Amino acid sequence: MKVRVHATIANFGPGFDVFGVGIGEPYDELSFRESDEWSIRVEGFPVPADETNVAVVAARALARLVGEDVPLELKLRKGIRPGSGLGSSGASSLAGALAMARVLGVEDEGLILRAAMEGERAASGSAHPDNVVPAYYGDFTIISTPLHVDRIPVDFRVAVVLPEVEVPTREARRALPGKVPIGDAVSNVALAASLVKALIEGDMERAGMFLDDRIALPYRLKLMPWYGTVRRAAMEAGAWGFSVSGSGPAVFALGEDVVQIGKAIVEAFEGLGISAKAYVARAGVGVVP
Ligand SMILES: Nc1ncnc2c1ncn2[C@@H]1O[C@H](COP(=O)(O)OP(=O)(O)O)[C@@H](O)[C@H]1O
Ligand SMILES: N[C@@H](CCOP(=O)(O)O)C(=O)O
Repeated sequence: MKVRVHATIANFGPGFDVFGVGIGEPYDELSFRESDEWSIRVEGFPVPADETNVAVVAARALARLVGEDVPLELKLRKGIRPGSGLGSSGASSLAGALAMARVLGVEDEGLILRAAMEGERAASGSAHPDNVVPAYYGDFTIISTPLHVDRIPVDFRVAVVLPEVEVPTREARRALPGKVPIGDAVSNVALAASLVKALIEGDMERAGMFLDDRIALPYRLKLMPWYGTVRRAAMEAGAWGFSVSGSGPAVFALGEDVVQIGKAIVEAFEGLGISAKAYVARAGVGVVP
């Protein structure tokens, strides 16, 4: 048996730890079957092939949550580069939780998502939900605590560019302050509210106007000194809006001609001596059909 879990754009501008959306590529695939003992093989991008792999962590977490202990033999095709900002650890975590759910016949979505978030905790030190939840539903998701999910179905194309540099989520979270100025918090509330309205109306050009963020991104820019240059290139190529995906370094842009915008972003990275790969991804893709 096999599950496929796609990448995600978490935060989506102003929604730190709250907004996310599933995108059609890249993706991880996890093959699984019951066994006498735990094992995992990894193909593709290198991640640990032992019990610290977040697919194993999340699968075990689900078994624990339902009071079972069934060892699995796992084979992970790792298509989402770790440390990418595209929900790499979230995708594998959800895949592990889903694998165990299929084996044990667990259908409770809340339990599956909670187990997947344990994988995120192991990877980044924080059980943030804004990768695993949109990876599951695909939709643009709005998550409040304790786990409550609002979903906005979306179907748009987005330019996603992944540069050949790494920003570990753990490090990007350490860069955040304990408190933010009230004016910045107010700006983010306004941006987030207007973004949600534009998405509900399906007005992506307008959504592009609300991708700024005042509470997380400014503190992370020291890890992404190329941000301003690359953003300028995207906007000059006609982007309606631009931001960092998750904790970076992947970036994304909305616009009419996302192929051209993706090329312009790649060229801007290359101009700085950083190679980069563009994806034209479909937003709104998840595990749930
Ligand atoms: N299956 C896995 N997929 C991705 N990362 C994993 C996996 N298993 C363990 N890890 C570890 O988690 C960390 C990557 O997490 P993170 O920086 O959050 O990446 P991303 O932001 O792309 O999700 C790395 O230390 C990596 O070795
Ligand atoms: N809200 C989190 C999202 C991290 O996403 P990732 O794709 O970088 O793992 C954060 O910004 O820390």
